[in-house]
Amino acid sequence: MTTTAPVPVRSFRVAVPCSTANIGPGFDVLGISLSLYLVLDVQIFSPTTPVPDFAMTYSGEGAADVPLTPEENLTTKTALYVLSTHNIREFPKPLRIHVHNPIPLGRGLGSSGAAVVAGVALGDALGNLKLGKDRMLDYCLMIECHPDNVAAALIGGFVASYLREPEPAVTEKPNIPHSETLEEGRIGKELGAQQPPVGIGHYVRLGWAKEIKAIAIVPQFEIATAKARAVLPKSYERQDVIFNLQRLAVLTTALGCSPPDADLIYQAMQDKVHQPYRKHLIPGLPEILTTITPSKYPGLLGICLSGAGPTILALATDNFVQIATAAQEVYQRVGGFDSFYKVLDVVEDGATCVDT
Ligand SMILES: Nc1ncnc2c1ncn2[C@@H]1O[C@H](COP(=O)(O)OP(=O)(O)OP(=O)(O)O)[C@@H](O)[C@H]1O
Ligand SMILES: N[C@@H](CCO)C(=O)O
Repeated sequence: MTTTAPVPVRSFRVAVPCSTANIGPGFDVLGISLSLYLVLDVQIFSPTTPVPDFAMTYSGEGAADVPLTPEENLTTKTALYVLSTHNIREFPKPLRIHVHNPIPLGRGLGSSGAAVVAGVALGDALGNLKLGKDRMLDYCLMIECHPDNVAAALIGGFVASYLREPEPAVTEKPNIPHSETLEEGRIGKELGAQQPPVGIGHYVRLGWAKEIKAIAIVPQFEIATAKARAVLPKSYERQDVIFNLQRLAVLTTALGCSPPDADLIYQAMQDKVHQPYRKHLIPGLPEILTTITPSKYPGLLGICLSGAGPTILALATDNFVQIATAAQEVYQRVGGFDSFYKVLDVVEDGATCVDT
């Protein structure tokens, strides 16, 4: 006897790229979307279809650990939050979601940012809200309070972003992110059903030279972003701030110039705001950052910690395998860590939601 699969009344796919943040000096400012996608396949059935009201399946990175109940899973609880701010208290029923996630968790490739962006896109699609990307960014920022990963994942490309300083009346409300970002976003009961203020996050897309690829060298250990933020100081020396600002300004244009200038970019990707404080969390980081240089590896443009780490991001036009292997060798020798690497493209398209 053959059984036919139930036919959904509506089906769509949400795809969100992974992202790398900071790019050296641009702590909490710069993000780049890369060619590795979190994908949600969503099916809504007619209420009379004999299938469970809610079913969620998951494959890929984190499959053993990621919760699959709507109120616990980062993506679905984000979607429920978005819907609740529009007086929609539950998902349409029956609903089936399959998640495929190739983005390693807790490694500095924006897995949580992608999950949050996917949740906002899911809520937007399920509620037919038509929020638009600028408003979706506000929702993302209520949950992941630093804008670099979510702005890149949502908008796509090489993105600079900032959080607007809110009016005092808004600052007094709990959970509204501003430039001194909250340590953690809040979803569910704490955020309640309050809509985000309009225009929390602002961004601009920067030029990107097409020949530059991103090599992500991913060691087999995780660092929670919250832990990597907790080691940062509350205030900085003026000379360190100036050091970063000078490089950040140059870097935003240098990465868009073709052919790229390796000397300029390598120096412009130096940082004194976050990497020095994170090095004791990541054995091998100082050696990787100082010994893998454009003079030894022609084609290398710059090298830094990807996001909060421990992934290393190398930007390069050539010699991808040699650069990746050199970083892997240091991770193995100094920290005893296995690692893998991916050569990724910078992708122009951010999050998408298409009917299937
Ligand atoms: N697809 C997903 N579905 C559900 N939860 C996820 C998903 N991806 C990430 N998470 C949650 O986010 C956590 C990782 O977030 P964290 O901010 O620590 O690292 P990251 O986003 O990978 O790194 P970074 O912010 O430095 O780029 C995971 O432990 C998990 O709880
Ligand atoms: N800018 C953030 C990115 C985390 O992905 C940090 O470095 O903490």
